[in-house]
Amino acid sequence: MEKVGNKSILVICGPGNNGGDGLVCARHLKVLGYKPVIYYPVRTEKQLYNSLTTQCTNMAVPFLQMLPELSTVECTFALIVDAVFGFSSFKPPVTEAFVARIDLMKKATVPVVSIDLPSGWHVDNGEPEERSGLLPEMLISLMCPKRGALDFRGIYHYLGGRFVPAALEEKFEMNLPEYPGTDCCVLISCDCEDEEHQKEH
Ligand SMILES: NC(=O)C1=CN([C@@H]2O[C@H](COP(=O)(O)OP(=O)(O)OC[C@H]3O[C@@H](n4cnc5c(N)ncnc54)[C@H](OP(=O)(O)O)[C@@H]3O)[C@@H](O)[C@H]2O)[C@@H](O)CC1
Repeated sequence: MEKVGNKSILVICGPGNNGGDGLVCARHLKVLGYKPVIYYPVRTEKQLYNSLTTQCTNMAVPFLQMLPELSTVECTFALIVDAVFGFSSFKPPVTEAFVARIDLMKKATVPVVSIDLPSGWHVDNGEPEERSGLLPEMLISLMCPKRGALDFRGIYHYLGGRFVPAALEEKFEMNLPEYPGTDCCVLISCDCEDEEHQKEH
């Protein structure tokens, strides 16, 4: 995150709960002093999403009306948060209306952080066939890593959501890692040779 500097962070939200997580992420980024900008074109008329949207608006987080061009993304944003699709009710392949968003994230040289699962991946089978999927630099799995996340080939893999009851963890043999101290996330793998860099993250 130290590389973000004064640049903005593009948060691309999908129509379901993964998109809702993106709105929460944008709000937290703003609280932490970053400059999130949200693209959330397909909205679900449910109270929860309306409230999340209102919270962002009240905190002066801007919403884009159009998906920015690749060239704009490259010079304006330091990071993209992929909150288009996660796991539960997403069924690949991605329909036409969402292809441009995922293509933009695939083409951008700006690093991508995916929430829960890279958008377009299958919860169990992972990246689409022929390794043609979105390849984020960072993946933040929620609750527990999904089987599909085994295809993750980025650098940082975090687990977030320190809220799983012990009985549930035991029942499903989740074998979750220890969270350090009072942290709500834990780094579960880092394909980074620089030890100092690993410690910083
Ligand atoms: N459950 C939990 O315990 C927790 C869940 N959490 C979060 O929720 C996420 C899962 O949310 P989710 O179930 O809403 O699914 P998500 O990926 O947002 O997509 C649904 C939307 O996609 C649409 N859609 C479907 N297929 C499509 C296609 N091929 N092409 C295009 N569209 C398609 C579908 O449309 P529909 O089928 O309803 O018409 C619907 O609008 C999970 O990953 C995590 O981030 C966490 O907060 C922690 C606890």
